[in-house]
Amino acid sequence: MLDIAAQREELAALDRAETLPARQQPDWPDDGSLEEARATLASLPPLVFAGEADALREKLAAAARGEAFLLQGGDCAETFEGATADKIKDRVKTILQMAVILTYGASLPVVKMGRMAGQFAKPRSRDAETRGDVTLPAFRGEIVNGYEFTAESRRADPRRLVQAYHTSASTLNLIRAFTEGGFADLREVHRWNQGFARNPANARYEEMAQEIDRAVRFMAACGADFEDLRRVDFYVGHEGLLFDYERPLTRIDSRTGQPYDTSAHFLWIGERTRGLDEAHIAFFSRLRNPIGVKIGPTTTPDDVLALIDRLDPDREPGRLTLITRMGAGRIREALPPLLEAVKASGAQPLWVTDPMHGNGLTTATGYKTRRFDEIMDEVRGFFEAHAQAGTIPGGIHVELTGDDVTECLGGVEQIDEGDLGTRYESLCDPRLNHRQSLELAFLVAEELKRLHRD
Ligand SMILES: O=C[C@H](O)[C@H](O)COP(=O)(O)O
Ligand SMILES: C=C(OP(=O)(O)O)C(=O)O
Ligand SMILES: [Mn+2]
Repeated sequence: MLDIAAQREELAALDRAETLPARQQPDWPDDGSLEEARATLASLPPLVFAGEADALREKLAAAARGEAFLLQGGDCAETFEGATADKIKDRVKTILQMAVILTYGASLPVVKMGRMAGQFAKPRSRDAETRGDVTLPAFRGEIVNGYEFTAESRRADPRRLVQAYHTSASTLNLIRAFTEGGFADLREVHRWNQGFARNPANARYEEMAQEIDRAVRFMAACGADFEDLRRVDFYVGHEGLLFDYERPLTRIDSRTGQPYDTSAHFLWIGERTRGLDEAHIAFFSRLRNPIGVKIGPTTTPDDVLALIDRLDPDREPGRLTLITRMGAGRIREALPPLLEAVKASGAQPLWVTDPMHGNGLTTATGYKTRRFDEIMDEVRGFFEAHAQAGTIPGGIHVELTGDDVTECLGGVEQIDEGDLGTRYESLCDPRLNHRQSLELAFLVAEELKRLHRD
């Protein structure tokens, strides 16, 4: 337990970290509204309990040892309007369905985590957006400004920080109700998957669905307690980007005297904000939550070793997750040297693949999209690189929704460029739709099956 003076010093260190150069922060108005929003956030209850973050750290440690597998999924950018019962339910349902498929493939527990209940802030490639002859500030996520292309909507409004908190609170409340109240019943989730696999278009996945069915019947015959399998642990995480949201929600844990960011169980630092001498690394390195960092294709072995030293100096199991997002065309060359260097250093972070962010493309008609086959190719490259290095492929991080959107190309529905306009709803990056997400899960399960057979 840290004593009171040490606790004060921890909080002061976080305040100092915030003052270091920080990328991707909004241009808030200078009228006192930011201070007001921060004070409001600081007075509101935490969204998660520090003990839950500790439990997650232990599960991530198991995944890093190859004894579990992490599934992280959800919107690129959550929206306030999208926090409806149906949309939250369908996203949770999609993640639960994927988790059952992956659990079977890996024969391991799957740690379930939504990019949900806080995934509102977006780093952007450009600070401004031009349409015709009008240039306005870029959309930075609904926690900062509005998507509508008007000067009024694009102005950063600190009151949105508080709205993001309340939207996260109601989202998390429903997630907890669903996952603890019986919605996650294994037999029910399995029935949803059977419905998917019975569709003739999905025949490729029928065999594995039948194998899972036999496994569930086998469990039943052995007297498995399905009542016990009606609830699951479900965690939430988001990119830790805005200090004006994360700092007021960082609290001293009454059990240990240590600081936890109570906006989520897990926070990750984005590819654009992981500068070693900058604010994000300094801030998040001081938190007790399990932390992630995105690693892009230009990352050198020295960069990764330095990130490990900063974010996990004590080499604590489960503390650090490295989320690689290399691009399908780069991963087979870019990842192995990093795996070798980290292995040689003796560190054992959790390695997770994000096969989305290195595979973006923009169509001639202006849609940001990704090809399903390239996404899957990056996943395969991730498994291959780990097999080659003798390290552990510990999880997958995807942008998805439970809705039937048309944002990513391909999959069994064979969404093509002409279809993108049918239902393109993302305010930032393209997400796998419900069917593409399940398809991905079946294909990743095949990789996991191969890995655990060999
Ligand atoms: O989600 C990730 C980033 O915010 C996103 O890929 C950036 O997109 P942009 O290049 O359109 O700014
Ligand atoms: C911004 C994101 O990713 P990255 O930092 O990898 O670009 C994201 O996960 O939405
Ligand atoms: Mn994204």
